[in-house]
Amino acid sequence: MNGLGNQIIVADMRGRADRVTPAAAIAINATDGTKFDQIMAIHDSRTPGTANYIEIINSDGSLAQACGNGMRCVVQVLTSEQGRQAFTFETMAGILFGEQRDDGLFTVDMGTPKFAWYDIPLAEEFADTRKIELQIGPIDAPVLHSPSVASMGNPHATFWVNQDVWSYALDRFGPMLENHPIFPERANISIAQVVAQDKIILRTWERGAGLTEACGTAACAAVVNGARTRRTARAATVTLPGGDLFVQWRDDDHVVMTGPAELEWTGTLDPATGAWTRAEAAA
Ligand SMILES: N[C@H](CCC[C@H](N)C(=O)O)C(=O)O
Repeated sequence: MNGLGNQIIVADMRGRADRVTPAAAIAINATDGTKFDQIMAIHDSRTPGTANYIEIINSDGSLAQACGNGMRCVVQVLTSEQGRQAFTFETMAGILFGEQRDDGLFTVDMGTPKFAWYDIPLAEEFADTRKIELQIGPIDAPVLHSPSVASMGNPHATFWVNQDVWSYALDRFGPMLENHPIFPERANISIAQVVAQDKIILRTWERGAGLTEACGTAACAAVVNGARTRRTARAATVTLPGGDLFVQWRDDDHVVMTGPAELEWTGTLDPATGAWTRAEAAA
Protein backbone atom coordinates (compact mmCIF):
# COMPACT_ATOMS: atom_id res chain seq x y z
CA MET A 1 0.00 0.00 0.00
CA ASN A 2 0.93 3.63 0.03
CA GLY A 3 -0.13 6.77 1.82
CA LEU A 4 0.75 9.61 -0.58
CA GLY A 5 3.62 7.49 -1.86
CA ASN A 6 4.89 6.56 1.63
CA GLN A 7 5.44 2.84 0.96
CA ILE A 8 3.51 0.82 3.55
CA ILE A 9 3.19 -2.92 4.13
CA VAL A 10 0.17 -3.86 6.25
CA ALA A 11 0.81 -7.27 7.87
CA ASP A 12 -2.19 -9.11 9.35
CA MET A 13 -0.79 -10.67 12.54
CA ARG A 14 -4.19 -11.14 14.21
CA GLY A 15 -4.57 -14.45 16.06
CA ARG A 16 -0.79 -14.91 16.20
CA ALA A 17 1.63 -14.74 19.11
CA ASP A 18 4.69 -13.96 16.99
CA ARG A 19 5.79 -10.61 15.55
CA VAL A 20 7.31 -9.30 12.32
CA THR A 21 11.01 -9.43 13.18
CA PRO A 22 13.55 -6.68 12.42
CA ALA A 23 15.44 -9.26 10.33
CA ALA A 24 12.29 -9.88 8.26
CA ALA A 25 11.84 -6.13 7.72
CA ILE A 26 15.44 -5.72 6.59
CA ALA A 27 15.18 -8.76 4.29
CA ILE A 28 11.94 -7.53 2.69
CA ASN A 29 13.41 -4.09 2.10
CA ALA A 30 16.49 -5.63 0.53
CA THR A 31 14.57 -7.21 -2.34
CA ASP A 32 13.40 -5.16 -5.32
CA GLY A 33 9.66 -4.96 -5.63
CA THR A 34 9.15 -4.90 -1.87
CA LYS A 35 11.19 -1.87 -0.82
CA PHE A 36 9.07 -0.12 1.78
CA ASP A 37 9.18 2.63 4.40
CA GLN A 38 7.14 1.09 7.23
CA ILE A 39 5.39 -2.17 8.11
CA MET A 40 2.12 -1.74 10.02
CA ALA A 41 1.60 -5.05 11.85
CA ILE A 42 -2.01 -5.50 12.99
CA HIS A 43 -2.07 -7.53 16.22
CA ASP A 44 -4.90 -8.60 18.52
CA SER A 45 -6.10 -5.93 20.93
CA ARG A 46 -4.10 -5.60 24.17
CA THR A 47 -6.34 -2.99 25.78
CA PRO A 48 -10.13 -3.09 26.27
CA GLY A 49 -11.86 -0.62 23.98
CA THR A 50 -9.24 -0.89 21.23
CA ALA A 51 -9.73 -2.90 18.05
CA ASN A 52 -6.08 -3.80 17.55
CA TYR A 53 -2.53 -3.17 18.68
CA ILE A 54 -0.48 -1.80 15.76
CA GLU A 55 3.28 -2.39 15.75
CA ILE A 56 5.23 -0.10 13.42
CA ILE A 57 8.56 -1.23 11.95
CA ASN A 58 10.81 1.01 9.83
CA SER A 59 12.68 -0.40 6.84
CA ASP A 60 15.90 -0.45 8.90
CA GLY A 61 14.16 -2.78 11.40
CA SER A 62 13.73 -0.14 14.10
CA LEU A 63 10.40 0.29 15.86
CA ALA A 64 8.46 3.56 15.53
CA GLN A 65 5.85 4.86 17.94
CA ALA A 66 3.64 6.42 15.28
CA CYS A 67 3.06 6.51 11.53
CA GLY A 68 0.34 8.72 10.12
CA ASN A 69 0.33 7.50 6.52
CA GLY A 70 0.49 3.91 7.71
CA MET A 71 -2.47 4.37 10.04
CA ARG A 72 -4.62 5.51 7.09
CA CYS A 73 -3.61 2.33 5.22
CA VAL A 74 -4.63 0.22 8.26
CA VAL A 75 -8.02 1.95 8.32
CA GLN A 76 -8.42 1.29 4.58
CA VAL A 77 -7.76 -2.42 5.08
CA LEU A 78 -10.16 -2.74 8.02
CA THR A 79 -12.96 -0.69 6.46
CA SER A 80 -12.78 -2.76 3.27
CA GLU A 81 -12.89 -5.90 5.45
CA GLN A 82 -15.50 -4.87 8.01
CA GLY A 83 -17.39 -1.95 6.51
CA ARG A 84 -17.12 1.67 7.43
CA GLN A 85 -16.78 2.58 11.10
CA ALA A 86 -14.46 4.48 13.38
CA PHE A 87 -11.59 2.30 14.63
CA THR A 88 -9.71 2.71 17.90
CA PHE A 89 -6.11 1.50 17.86
CA GLU A 90 -3.29 1.23 20.34
CA THR A 91 0.29 1.95 19.31
CA MET A 92 3.47 2.69 21.26
CA ALA A 93 2.39 6.35 21.03
CA GLY A 94 -0.94 5.64 22.74
CA ILE A 95 -4.58 5.41 21.61
CA LEU A 96 -5.41 6.64 18.09
CA PHE A 97 -8.72 6.86 16.22
CA GLY A 98 -9.20 6.44 12.47
CA GLU A 99 -12.11 6.38 10.04
CA GLN A 100 -12.98 6.57 6.37
CA ARG A 101 -14.82 9.68 5.20
CA ASP A 102 -17.68 9.94 2.70
CA ASP A 103 -15.25 11.27 0.09
CA GLY A 104 -13.08 8.15 0.44
CA LEU A 105 -10.27 9.93 2.26
CA PHE A 106 -9.19 8.78 5.71
CA THR A 107 -8.98 10.81 8.90
CA VAL A 108 -6.75 9.75 11.80
CA ASP A 109 -6.61 11.41 15.21
CA MET A 110 -2.87 11.24 15.95
CA GLY A 111 -3.23 12.20 19.60
CA THR A 112 -1.61 15.17 21.32
CA PRO A 113 1.86 16.61 20.59
CA LYS A 114 4.56 16.79 23.27
CA PHE A 115 6.98 19.72 23.47
CA ALA A 116 9.09 19.21 26.63
CA TRP A 117 12.77 18.48 25.86
CA TYR A 118 12.58 15.17 27.76
CA ASP A 119 9.47 14.12 25.78
CA ILE A 120 10.99 14.69 22.34
CA PRO A 121 13.48 13.41 23.67
CA LEU A 122 16.56 15.64 23.54
CA ALA A 123 19.88 14.77 25.17
CA GLU A 124 20.02 18.03 27.11
CA GLU A 125 17.60 20.53 28.59
CA PHE A 126 16.08 23.16 26.33
CA ALA A 127 13.60 25.55 27.93
CA ASP A 128 12.04 26.49 24.60
CA THR A 129 11.75 23.73 21.98
CA ARG A 130 10.21 26.12 19.46
CA LYS A 131 13.78 26.95 18.44
CA ILE A 132 16.78 24.92 19.59
CA GLU A 133 20.51 25.46 18.95
CA LEU A 134 21.19 22.93 16.20
CA GLN A 135 22.68 23.78 12.82
CA ILE A 136 24.38 22.18 9.88
CA GLY A 137 26.78 23.64 7.33
CA PRO A 138 29.46 26.36 7.72
CA ILE A 139 29.47 27.82 11.24
CA ASP A 140 29.18 31.38 9.87
CA ALA A 141 26.54 30.53 7.25
CA PRO A 142 24.64 27.40 8.33
CA VAL A 143 22.50 25.75 5.67
CA LEU A 144 19.85 24.64 8.18
CA HIS A 145 19.54 25.91 11.75
CA SER A 146 17.30 26.65 14.74
CA PRO A 147 14.67 23.94 14.21
CA SER A 148 11.42 23.60 16.13
CA VAL A 149 11.21 20.16 17.73
CA ALA A 150 8.12 18.23 18.81
CA SER A 151 6.98 14.68 19.45
CA MET A 152 3.96 13.14 17.76
CA GLY A 153 4.78 10.00 19.69
CA ASN A 154 7.91 9.95 17.54
CA PRO A 155 10.61 12.64 17.45
CA HIS A 156 10.50 15.42 14.82
CA ALA A 157 12.70 18.39 13.96
CA THR A 158 11.18 21.01 11.63
CA PHE A 159 13.76 23.26 9.93
CA TRP A 160 12.16 26.44 8.52
CA VAL A 161 13.44 27.66 5.13
CA ASN A 162 12.60 30.47 2.72
CA GLN A 163 13.90 28.85 -0.44
CA ASP A 164 12.48 25.96 -2.44
CA VAL A 165 12.63 22.84 -0.25
CA TRP A 166 14.14 20.98 -3.21
CA SER A 167 17.22 23.25 -3.16
CA TYR A 168 18.59 21.52 -0.03
CA ALA A 169 20.71 18.34 -0.10
CA LEU A 170 18.42 16.58 2.40
CA ASP A 171 19.87 13.22 1.29
CA ARG A 172 23.18 14.45 2.73
CA PHE A 173 22.02 16.50 5.73
CA GLY A 174 19.23 14.09 6.72
CA PRO A 175 21.32 11.21 8.06
CA MET A 176 23.72 13.58 9.86
CA LEU A 177 20.83 15.24 11.68
CA GLU A 178 18.83 12.00 12.17
CA ASN A 179 21.80 10.56 14.08
CA HIS A 180 22.91 13.78 15.83
CA PRO A 181 23.71 13.15 19.54
CA ILE A 182 21.12 15.79 20.52
CA PHE A 183 18.52 13.13 19.59
CA PRO A 184 19.11 10.09 21.85
CA GLU A 185 16.33 8.21 19.99
CA ARG A 186 17.34 9.72 16.62
CA ALA A 187 14.77 11.95 14.87
CA ASN A 188 12.73 12.54 11.74
CA ILE A 189 14.17 15.59 9.94
CA SER A 190 11.94 17.91 7.87
CA ILE A 191 12.52 21.03 5.78
CA ALA A 192 9.42 23.26 5.80
CA GLN A 193 8.60 26.28 3.66
CA VAL A 194 5.58 28.25 4.90
CA VAL A 195 3.89 29.72 1.82
CA ALA A 196 0.70 30.89 3.58
CA GLN A 197 -0.93 30.80 7.03
CA ASP A 198 -2.62 27.57 5.95
CA LYS A 199 -0.04 26.10 3.54
CA ILE A 200 3.30 24.42 4.18
CA ILE A 201 5.60 22.70 1.68
CA LEU A 202 7.48 19.85 3.37
CA ARG A 203 10.24 17.35 2.61
CA THR A 204 11.27 14.74 5.18
CA TRP A 205 14.23 12.50 5.87
CA GLU A 206 12.62 9.82 8.01
CA ARG A 207 14.24 8.16 11.03
CA GLY A 208 14.91 4.57 10.07
CA ALA A 209 13.66 4.94 6.51
CA GLY A 210 15.42 7.88 4.79
CA LEU A 211 13.87 10.14 2.15
CA THR A 212 10.19 9.30 1.68
CA GLU A 213 7.43 10.65 -0.57
CA ALA A 214 5.42 11.63 2.50
CA CYS A 215 5.60 11.53 6.29
CA GLY A 216 2.29 11.95 8.10
CA THR A 217 3.64 12.56 11.58
CA ALA A 218 6.12 15.09 10.12
CA ALA A 219 3.21 16.94 8.54
CA CYS A 220 1.49 16.98 11.95
CA ALA A 221 4.71 18.19 13.62
CA ALA A 222 5.11 20.94 10.97
CA VAL A 223 1.62 22.32 11.65
CA VAL A 224 1.94 22.28 15.44
CA ASN A 225 5.45 23.76 15.18
CA GLY A 226 4.18 26.34 12.67
CA ALA A 227 1.31 27.33 14.97
CA ARG A 228 3.41 27.51 18.16
CA THR A 229 5.96 29.76 16.37
CA ARG A 230 3.19 31.89 14.89
CA ARG A 231 4.20 31.02 11.33
CA THR A 232 0.93 29.28 10.51
CA ALA A 233 -2.61 28.83 11.75
CA ARG A 234 -3.61 25.65 13.63
CA ALA A 235 -4.95 24.05 10.44
CA ALA A 236 -3.07 23.84 7.15
CA THR A 237 -2.61 21.93 3.93
CA VAL A 238 0.81 20.28 3.94
CA THR A 239 2.17 19.63 0.44
CA LEU A 240 4.63 16.71 0.45
CA PRO A 241 6.45 15.26 -2.55
CA GLY A 242 3.70 12.61 -2.80
CA GLY A 243 0.75 15.00 -2.43
CA ASP A 244 -1.32 16.94 0.08
CA LEU A 245 -2.36 16.16 3.64
CA PHE A 246 -4.77 18.30 5.64
CA VAL A 247 -3.74 18.69 9.28
CA GLN A 248 -5.66 20.37 12.09
CA TRP A 249 -4.41 20.95 15.64
CA ARG A 250 -7.75 21.06 17.41
CA ASP A 251 -8.54 23.17 20.45
CA ASP A 252 -8.67 19.95 22.51
CA ASP A 253 -4.94 19.58 21.64
CA HIS A 254 -5.53 16.53 19.39
CA VAL A 255 -3.86 16.61 15.95
CA VAL A 256 -6.10 15.24 13.19
CA MET A 257 -4.75 14.38 9.73
CA THR A 258 -6.76 13.61 6.58
CA GLY A 259 -5.48 12.07 3.34
CA PRO A 260 -5.66 9.11 0.95
CA ALA A 261 -4.62 5.48 1.31
CA GLU A 262 -4.06 3.22 -1.69
CA LEU A 263 -3.91 -0.56 -1.99
CA GLU A 264 -1.26 -1.70 -4.51
CA TRP A 265 -1.20 -5.52 -4.20
CA THR A 266 -1.65 -8.32 -1.66
CA GLY A 267 0.37 -11.41 -0.84
CA THR A 268 1.71 -13.54 1.99
CA LEU A 269 4.67 -12.81 4.24
CA ASP A 270 6.76 -14.94 6.58
CA PRO A 271 7.08 -12.66 9.65
CA ALA A 272 10.25 -14.39 10.82
CA THR A 273 12.28 -14.43 7.60
CA GLY A 274 10.57 -11.88 5.38
CA ALA A 275 10.00 -14.42 2.60
CA TRP A 276 7.00 -13.28 0.58
CA THR A 277 4.75 -14.28 -2.28
CA ARG A 278 2.50 -12.03 -4.30
CA ALA A 279 -1.12 -13.12 -4.68
CA GLU A 280 -2.14 -13.46 -8.29
CA ALA A 281 -4.19 -10.44 -9.32
CA ALA A 282 -7.88 -11.30 -9.45
CA ALA A 283 -8.71 -12.49 -12.96
N1 LIG B 1 10.09 6.96 10.45
C1 LIG B 1 9.17 7.35 11.52
C2 LIG B 1 7.91 6.46 11.53
C3 LIG B 1 7.05 6.62 10.30
C4 LIG B 1 6.62 8.03 10.11
C5 LIG B 1 5.97 8.33 8.79
N2 LIG B 1 6.04 7.30 7.79
C6 LIG B 1 4.55 8.78 9.00
O1 LIG B 1 3.73 8.65 8.07
O2 LIG B 1 4.26 9.32 10.10
C7 LIG B 1 9.88 7.18 12.87
O3 LIG B 1 10.73 6.30 13.01
O4 LIG B 1 9.52 7.92 13.78
